[in-house]
Amino acid sequence: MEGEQLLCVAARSGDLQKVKDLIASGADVTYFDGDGLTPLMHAAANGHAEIVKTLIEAGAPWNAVSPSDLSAGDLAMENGHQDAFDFLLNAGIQSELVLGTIARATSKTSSDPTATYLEDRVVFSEDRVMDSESKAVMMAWEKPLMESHARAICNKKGGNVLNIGFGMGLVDAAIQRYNPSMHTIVEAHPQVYDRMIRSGWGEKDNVKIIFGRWQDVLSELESYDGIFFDTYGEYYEDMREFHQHLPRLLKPGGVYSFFNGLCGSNAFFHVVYCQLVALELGNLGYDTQFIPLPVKDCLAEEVWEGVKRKYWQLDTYYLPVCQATSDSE
Ligand SMILES: C[S@@+](CC[C@H](N)C(=O)[O-])C[C@H]1O[C@@H](n2cnc3c(N)ncnc32)[C@H](O)[C@@H]1O
Repeated sequence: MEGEQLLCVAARSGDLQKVKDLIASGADVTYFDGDGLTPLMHAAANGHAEIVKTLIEAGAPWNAVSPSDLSAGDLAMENGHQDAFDFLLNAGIQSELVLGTIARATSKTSSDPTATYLEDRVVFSEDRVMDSESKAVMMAWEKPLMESHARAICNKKGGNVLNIGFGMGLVDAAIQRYNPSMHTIVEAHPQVYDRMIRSGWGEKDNVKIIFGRWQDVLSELESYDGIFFDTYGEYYEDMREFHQHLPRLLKPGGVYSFFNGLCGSNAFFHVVYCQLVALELGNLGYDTQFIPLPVKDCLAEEVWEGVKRKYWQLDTYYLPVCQATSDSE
């Protein structure tokens, strides 16, 4: 047997000393065995937390996935191995924090990732808005989620509310039901904007529409009692950048929420990103609570017919509710 195969066997059986010896003699910790599993996945699936730690420290990738798209963290989670799970979660968060910092320091973040999408045609139908590559910009199955987001940011009373990204207008229709004193909507896609105007959104007394990318219209924004953020074609880094403006945009006592589609096709990566965003919002002075909402029933297989990428595959949606830490003191 090769060193790497022996490493998988030792990781599976929990032989820490053997794992250390094999690593010392040069066994490759990034190896995938015949079943498409890494030594780290074997250790995690069997709850050998010390071996998980040793392999991670030796450079095993925390985010490698098996042929059924499961990472070591998913396997630890599925099998109820809390220590291994905690270690992998921490490794994932640290790694993404470091990678983000390096990317920002070397300006490797995309400066205008929405450019292509915003210049492309979108197609509207009753239950979706699609981009030119048949990827869904917005889908009607999210309606109950959008209603919950509206409830969270309107906090029973309307107030002065900001929504970034109109899409199908689901969250905006729900916000309107709270009768906000003012409801500002920022939308950057010319066709989506055109559709908003044609469907009468520009004529509502309490609605102010700002056409443009949120990045370009920041100076037109005030401070709000409730803010919702849900764009398309942008990255985590863009939302992170938006968060840097929250201290100016969110009034004391205000509530911020965002569409939490972060890594929506893998349960463990989703947990990593929920924790990461909560940590980064925490550094800005915001507490984040995640409200679990079951979504399995909204997501029959037919929902995705004709959609290129299933952007959500988990059974539970975690709706973020963020408030200034000082509000709860
Ligand atoms: C997922 S949809 C929003 C769906 C909306 N929450 C709803 O309830 O229907 C995202 C929207 O954000 C818009 N968008 C994308 N990038 C933007 C940006 N930088 N600034 C403002 N709007 C943007 C898209 O054109 C699209 O209409």
